[in-house]
Amino acid sequence: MTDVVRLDAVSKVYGRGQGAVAALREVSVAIPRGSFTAVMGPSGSGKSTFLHCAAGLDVPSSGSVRLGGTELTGMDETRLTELRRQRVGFVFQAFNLVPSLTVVENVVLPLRLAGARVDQAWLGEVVSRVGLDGRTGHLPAQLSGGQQQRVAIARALVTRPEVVFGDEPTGALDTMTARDVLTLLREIVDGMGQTVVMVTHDPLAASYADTVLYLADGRVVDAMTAPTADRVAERMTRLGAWV
Ligand SMILES: Nc1ncnc2c1ncn2[C@@H]1O[C@H](COP(=O)(O)OP(=O)(O)OP(=O)(O)O)[C@@H](O)[C@H]1O
Repeated sequence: MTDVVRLDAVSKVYGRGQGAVAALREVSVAIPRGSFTAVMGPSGSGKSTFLHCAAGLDVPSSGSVRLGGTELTGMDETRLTELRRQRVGFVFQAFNLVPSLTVVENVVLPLRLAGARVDQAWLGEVVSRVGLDGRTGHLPAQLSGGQQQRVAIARALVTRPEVVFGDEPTGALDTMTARDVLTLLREIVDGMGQTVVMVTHDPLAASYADTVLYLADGRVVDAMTAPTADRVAERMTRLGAWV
């Protein structure tokens, strides 16, 4: 399997001098194409910083980030924005849908922003895959939280990105709805060959991934394959995440 995302010796320091905080310290990670990765760790361990650096939303202080073979280091903000629009999908805890736009208008928004043509067949497949057939004319406020997150996932998929990043994508959902959304994320990996990288605090959410990366104090301290919720929770306890 080829790597879609590669971080080599990535460090990120916020601030300067006495107040400087090392959020990432020499992190090296390779994410294989078509895999589902969960990123866990105690609060403040660097999970969001990792996601932001990997997705080109933030610039590392040192080290290299590659997305599908493209080196992000040294790119200016215009090129990074273009790269994010075309090659990266995002799913956030708060869904981030535009309230005045219908489901289908929200889904195609990244294409409109990029001035790209809408491939109607692909749009139909994406909407159907996420289970929103029959809802395309609704406004976000007319949908449940789980349905709104499905719209966000469809929006993330519509550009055929190389990787979809999730920042606590099930954090705002009840347990049953979260399971449905996690099953959907699993399906887009297994059925569409998509690559998904998700930050989560929830061991059950992490158990849907192929690999769980553990961050502590800005470093990757462990990786677990074939995770179960119990093993993930046990590992997190040993990291001191819940004490
Ligand atoms: N913009 C910033 N300016 C200064 N320090 C920051 C900034 N962003 C993050 N940090 C610091 O970097 C460290 C890592 O933060 P980060 O948000 O990546 O952790 P996290 O694991 O995602 O935490 P949480 O689980 O609480 O969301 C923390 O000590 C945080 O206070």
